Amino acid sequence: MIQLERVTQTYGNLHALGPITLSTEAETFTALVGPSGCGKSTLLRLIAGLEPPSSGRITVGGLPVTGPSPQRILVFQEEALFPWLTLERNVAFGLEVCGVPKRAALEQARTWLDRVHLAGFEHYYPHQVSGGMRQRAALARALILNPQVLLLDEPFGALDALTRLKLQEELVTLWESRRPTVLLVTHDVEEALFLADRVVVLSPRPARILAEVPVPLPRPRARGAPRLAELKREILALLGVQTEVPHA
Ligand SMILES: Nc1ncnc2c1ncn2[C@@H]1O[C@H](COP(=O)(O)OP(=O)(O)OP(=O)(O)O)[C@@H](O)[C@H]1O
Repeated sequence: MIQLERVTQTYGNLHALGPITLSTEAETFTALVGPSGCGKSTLLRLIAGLEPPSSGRITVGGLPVTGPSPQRILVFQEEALFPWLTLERNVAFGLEVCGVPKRAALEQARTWLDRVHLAGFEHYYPHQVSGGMRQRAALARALILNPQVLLLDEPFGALDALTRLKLQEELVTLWESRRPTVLLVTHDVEEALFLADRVVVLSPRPARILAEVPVPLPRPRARGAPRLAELKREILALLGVQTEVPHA
Protein backbone atom coordinates (compact mmCIF):
# COMPACT_ATOMS: atom_id res chain seq x y z
CA MET A 1 0.00 0.00 0.00
CA ILE A 2 2.63 2.56 1.10
CA GLN A 3 6.04 2.20 -0.53
CA LEU A 4 9.02 4.36 0.32
CA GLU A 5 12.14 3.90 -1.78
CA ARG A 6 15.33 5.56 -0.53
CA VAL A 7 13.41 8.61 0.67
CA THR A 8 15.42 11.48 2.14
CA GLN A 9 14.58 14.98 3.32
CA THR A 10 16.96 17.89 3.73
CA TYR A 11 16.18 21.41 4.97
CA GLY A 12 19.01 23.72 3.92
CA ASN A 13 22.11 22.08 5.42
CA LEU A 14 20.11 19.93 7.79
CA HIS A 15 19.79 16.30 6.76
CA ALA A 16 16.49 15.50 8.51
CA LEU A 17 15.67 12.02 7.26
CA GLY A 18 16.77 8.89 5.47
CA PRO A 19 17.41 7.22 3.24
CA ILE A 20 14.32 5.24 4.25
CA THR A 21 13.01 2.23 2.35
CA LEU A 22 9.80 0.85 3.81
CA SER A 23 6.86 -1.13 2.57
CA THR A 24 3.46 -1.35 4.24
CA GLU A 25 0.68 -3.80 3.38
CA ALA A 26 -2.91 -2.57 3.03
CA GLU A 27 -5.05 -2.76 6.16
CA THR A 28 -2.07 -3.08 8.50
CA PHE A 29 -1.09 -0.96 11.48
CA THR A 30 2.54 0.15 11.66
CA ALA A 31 4.07 2.17 14.50
CA LEU A 32 7.20 4.30 14.11
CA VAL A 33 9.32 4.90 17.19
CA GLY A 34 12.58 6.79 17.36
CA PRO A 35 14.48 9.48 19.26
CA SER A 36 13.12 13.01 19.45
CA GLY A 37 13.94 15.03 16.35
CA CYS A 38 14.95 12.01 14.25
CA GLY A 39 12.51 12.87 11.46
CA LYS A 40 9.31 10.96 12.30
CA SER A 41 6.90 13.85 11.72
CA THR A 42 8.78 14.75 8.56
CA LEU A 43 8.21 11.23 7.26
CA LEU A 44 4.45 11.48 7.87
CA ARG A 45 4.30 14.90 6.17
CA LEU A 46 6.02 13.45 3.10
CA ILE A 47 3.55 10.55 2.90
CA ALA A 48 0.65 13.00 3.44
CA GLY A 49 1.99 14.92 0.44
CA LEU A 50 2.38 18.15 2.41
CA GLU A 51 5.96 18.52 1.16
CA PRO A 52 7.99 16.69 -1.48
CA PRO A 53 11.03 14.58 -0.46
CA SER A 54 14.52 15.80 -1.41
CA SER A 55 15.13 12.44 -3.07
CA GLY A 56 13.53 9.01 -3.38
CA ARG A 57 10.09 7.86 -4.32
CA ILE A 58 6.82 7.53 -2.39
CA THR A 59 3.82 5.64 -3.73
CA VAL A 60 0.48 4.84 -2.13
CA GLY A 61 -1.60 2.13 -3.76
CA GLY A 62 0.92 2.13 -6.62
CA LEU A 63 0.45 5.85 -7.39
CA PRO A 64 3.14 8.47 -6.74
CA VAL A 65 2.32 10.96 -3.99
CA THR A 66 2.28 14.41 -5.58
CA GLY A 67 0.27 16.39 -3.02
CA PRO A 68 -2.33 16.09 -0.26
CA SER A 69 -5.36 13.84 -0.74
CA PRO A 70 -8.48 13.00 1.29
CA GLN A 71 -7.28 9.38 0.91
CA ARG A 72 -4.29 10.16 3.16
CA ILE A 73 -5.28 11.94 6.35
CA LEU A 74 -2.83 13.24 8.93
CA VAL A 75 -3.99 13.61 12.55
CA PHE A 76 -1.77 15.69 14.84
CA GLN A 77 -1.13 15.65 18.56
CA GLU A 78 -3.61 18.37 19.46
CA GLU A 79 -5.40 21.52 18.48
CA ALA A 80 -6.25 20.10 15.09
CA LEU A 81 -9.90 21.18 15.35
CA PHE A 82 -11.14 24.55 14.15
CA PRO A 83 -11.94 26.47 17.37
CA TRP A 84 -14.70 28.49 15.68
CA LEU A 85 -16.71 25.41 14.65
CA THR A 86 -18.76 23.08 16.84
CA LEU A 87 -17.64 19.45 17.10
CA GLU A 88 -20.37 18.47 14.65
CA ARG A 89 -19.27 21.10 12.10
CA ASN A 90 -15.62 20.16 12.61
CA VAL A 91 -16.34 16.49 11.87
CA ALA A 92 -18.53 17.37 8.87
CA PHE A 93 -15.96 19.80 7.48
CA GLY A 94 -13.94 17.39 5.33
CA LEU A 95 -17.05 15.88 3.78
CA GLU A 96 -18.36 19.34 2.89
CA VAL A 97 -15.02 20.22 1.28
CA CYS A 98 -15.34 17.00 -0.75
CA GLY A 99 -18.74 18.19 -2.02
CA VAL A 100 -21.15 16.31 0.28
CA PRO A 101 -24.27 18.49 0.87
CA LYS A 102 -24.28 20.13 4.30
CA ARG A 103 -27.31 18.29 5.66
CA ALA A 104 -25.94 14.85 4.71
CA ALA A 105 -22.47 15.77 6.01
CA LEU A 106 -23.92 16.83 9.38
CA GLU A 107 -25.93 13.63 9.62
CA GLN A 108 -22.82 11.51 9.04
CA ALA A 109 -20.90 13.69 11.51
CA ARG A 110 -23.48 12.95 14.20
CA THR A 111 -23.15 9.21 13.51
CA TRP A 112 -19.37 9.46 13.84
CA LEU A 113 -19.58 11.53 17.02
CA ASP A 114 -21.76 8.79 18.46
CA ARG A 115 -19.17 6.16 17.43
CA VAL A 116 -16.43 8.01 19.30
CA HIS A 117 -18.66 8.38 22.39
CA LEU A 118 -19.40 12.09 21.89
CA ALA A 119 -23.16 11.89 21.44
CA GLY A 120 -24.69 14.87 23.22
CA PHE A 121 -21.66 17.11 22.55
CA GLU A 122 -22.45 17.88 18.89
CA HIS A 123 -23.01 21.57 19.55
CA TYR A 124 -20.07 22.12 21.87
CA TYR A 125 -17.02 24.07 20.71
CA PRO A 126 -13.57 22.49 21.08
CA HIS A 127 -12.65 24.71 24.07
CA GLN A 128 -15.76 23.49 25.91
CA VAL A 129 -14.67 19.82 25.96
CA SER A 130 -11.66 17.94 27.40
CA GLY A 131 -8.43 17.14 25.53
CA GLY A 132 -9.47 13.49 25.20
CA MET A 133 -12.82 14.52 23.73
CA ARG A 134 -11.08 16.82 21.26
CA GLN A 135 -8.84 13.96 20.11
CA ARG A 136 -11.87 11.68 19.72
CA ALA A 137 -13.47 14.35 17.55
CA ALA A 138 -10.22 14.70 15.56
CA LEU A 139 -10.24 10.93 14.93
CA ALA A 140 -13.89 11.08 13.86
CA ARG A 141 -13.07 13.97 11.53
CA ALA A 142 -10.38 11.83 9.87
CA LEU A 143 -12.26 8.51 9.79
CA ILE A 144 -15.48 10.01 8.38
CA LEU A 145 -13.58 10.44 5.09
CA ASN A 146 -12.91 6.69 5.02
CA PRO A 147 -9.24 7.26 4.08
CA GLN A 148 -7.08 4.50 2.62
CA VAL A 149 -4.24 5.74 4.80
CA LEU A 150 -4.41 7.23 8.26
CA LEU A 151 -1.27 8.99 9.48
CA LEU A 152 -1.27 9.55 13.23
CA ASP A 153 1.39 11.87 14.67
CA GLU A 154 1.49 11.34 18.44
CA PRO A 155 -2.31 11.56 18.51
CA PHE A 156 -2.51 10.93 22.28
CA GLY A 157 0.74 12.66 23.24
CA ALA A 158 -0.92 15.56 25.03
CA LEU A 159 -3.33 13.44 27.07
CA ASP A 160 -3.10 12.19 30.63
CA ALA A 161 -2.07 8.54 31.07
CA LEU A 162 -5.53 7.12 31.80
CA THR A 163 -7.25 8.92 28.94
CA ARG A 164 -4.45 7.76 26.70
CA LEU A 165 -5.02 4.09 27.60
CA LYS A 166 -8.76 4.46 27.04
CA LEU A 167 -8.29 6.11 23.64
CA GLN A 168 -5.82 3.42 22.57
CA GLU A 169 -8.53 0.82 23.23
CA GLU A 170 -11.08 2.87 21.32
CA LEU A 171 -8.66 3.28 18.43
CA VAL A 172 -8.30 -0.52 18.14
CA THR A 173 -12.09 -0.86 17.85
CA LEU A 174 -12.38 1.98 15.31
CA TRP A 175 -9.47 0.67 13.25
CA GLU A 176 -10.87 -2.87 13.18
CA SER A 177 -14.21 -1.64 11.83
CA ARG A 178 -12.66 0.02 8.71
CA ARG A 179 -9.05 -1.12 8.61
CA PRO A 180 -7.37 1.86 6.99
CA THR A 181 -3.62 1.41 6.59
CA VAL A 182 -2.20 3.19 9.63
CA LEU A 183 1.19 4.71 10.29
CA LEU A 184 1.42 5.87 13.90
CA VAL A 185 4.27 7.97 15.24
CA THR A 186 4.66 7.60 18.98
CA HIS A 187 7.27 8.05 21.70
CA ASP A 188 5.51 5.42 23.75
CA VAL A 189 6.85 1.92 23.03
CA GLU A 190 4.01 0.32 25.04
CA GLU A 191 1.46 2.21 22.95
CA ALA A 192 3.18 1.01 19.77
CA LEU A 193 3.12 -2.60 21.00
CA PHE A 194 -0.50 -2.41 22.14
CA LEU A 195 -1.71 -1.09 18.79
CA ALA A 196 0.55 -2.09 15.91
CA ASP A 197 1.18 -5.17 13.77
CA ARG A 198 4.76 -4.03 13.39
CA VAL A 199 7.00 -1.51 15.13
CA VAL A 200 9.59 0.24 12.97
CA VAL A 201 12.50 1.44 15.10
CA LEU A 202 14.33 4.51 13.79
CA SER A 203 17.86 5.80 14.47
CA PRO A 204 18.69 9.33 15.65
CA ARG A 205 18.50 12.02 12.92
CA PRO A 206 18.74 11.53 10.04
CA ALA A 207 16.33 8.65 10.71
CA ARG A 208 17.19 5.30 9.21
CA ILE A 209 15.44 2.03 9.95
CA LEU A 210 17.23 0.10 12.70
CA ALA A 211 14.72 -2.75 12.87
CA GLU A 212 11.22 -3.82 11.92
CA VAL A 213 9.75 -5.71 14.86
CA PRO A 214 6.58 -7.75 14.17
CA VAL A 215 4.00 -7.94 16.98
CA PRO A 216 2.41 -11.35 16.40
CA LEU A 217 -0.37 -11.10 19.01
CA PRO A 218 -4.11 -10.97 18.31
CA ARG A 219 -6.12 -7.92 19.45
CA PRO A 220 -7.35 -6.93 21.93
CA ARG A 221 -3.98 -7.41 23.64
CA ALA A 222 -3.40 -7.82 27.32
CA ARG A 223 -1.10 -4.97 28.32
CA GLY A 224 0.75 -7.23 30.75
CA ALA A 225 1.43 -10.01 28.21
CA PRO A 226 4.95 -11.40 28.74
CA ARG A 227 5.63 -11.35 24.97
CA LEU A 228 4.91 -7.61 24.88
CA ALA A 229 7.32 -7.07 27.78
CA GLU A 230 10.03 -8.98 25.87
CA LEU A 231 9.42 -6.95 22.71
CA LYS A 232 9.51 -3.73 24.74
CA ARG A 233 12.94 -4.65 26.14
CA GLU A 234 14.15 -5.49 22.63
CA ILE A 235 12.95 -2.16 21.21
CA LEU A 236 14.27 -0.09 24.12
CA ALA A 237 17.67 -1.79 23.73
CA LEU A 238 17.68 -0.77 20.05
CA LEU A 239 16.93 2.79 21.17
CA GLY A 240 19.84 2.64 23.57
CA VAL A 241 17.75 2.52 26.76
CA GLN A 242 19.12 0.38 29.60
CA THR A 243 16.45 -2.08 30.79
CA GLU A 244 18.48 -4.40 33.05
CA VAL A 245 19.52 -3.43 36.59
CA PRO A 246 23.31 -3.06 36.41
CA HIS A 247 25.26 -5.49 38.61
CA ALA A 248 26.80 -3.84 41.68
N1 LIG B 1 10.10 22.69 7.83
C1 LIG B 1 11.29 22.50 8.39
N2 LIG B 1 12.31 23.34 8.15
C2 LIG B 1 13.52 23.13 8.72
N3 LIG B 1 13.83 22.12 9.54
C3 LIG B 1 12.85 21.24 9.81
C4 LIG B 1 11.53 21.38 9.26
N4 LIG B 1 10.77 20.36 9.70
C5 LIG B 1 11.56 19.62 10.50
N5 LIG B 1 12.81 20.14 10.56
C6 LIG B 1 13.95 19.57 11.30
O1 LIG B 1 14.04 18.22 10.91
C7 LIG B 1 14.39 17.41 12.03
C8 LIG B 1 13.35 16.32 12.20
O2 LIG B 1 12.16 16.93 12.67
P1 LIG B 1 10.83 16.09 12.97
O3 LIG B 1 9.81 17.04 13.51
O4 LIG B 1 10.48 15.31 11.77
O5 LIG B 1 11.35 15.09 14.09
P2 LIG B 1 10.50 14.13 15.04
O6 LIG B 1 11.23 12.84 15.07
O7 LIG B 1 9.08 14.11 14.64
O8 LIG B 1 10.67 14.89 16.42
P3 LIG B 1 9.81 14.78 17.79
O9 LIG B 1 9.79 13.31 18.13
O10 LIG B 1 10.61 15.57 18.77
O11 LIG B 1 8.46 15.33 17.50
C9 LIG B 1 14.53 18.33 13.21
O12 LIG B 1 15.89 18.64 13.39
C10 LIG B 1 13.74 19.57 12.79
O13 LIG B 1 14.27 20.72 13.38
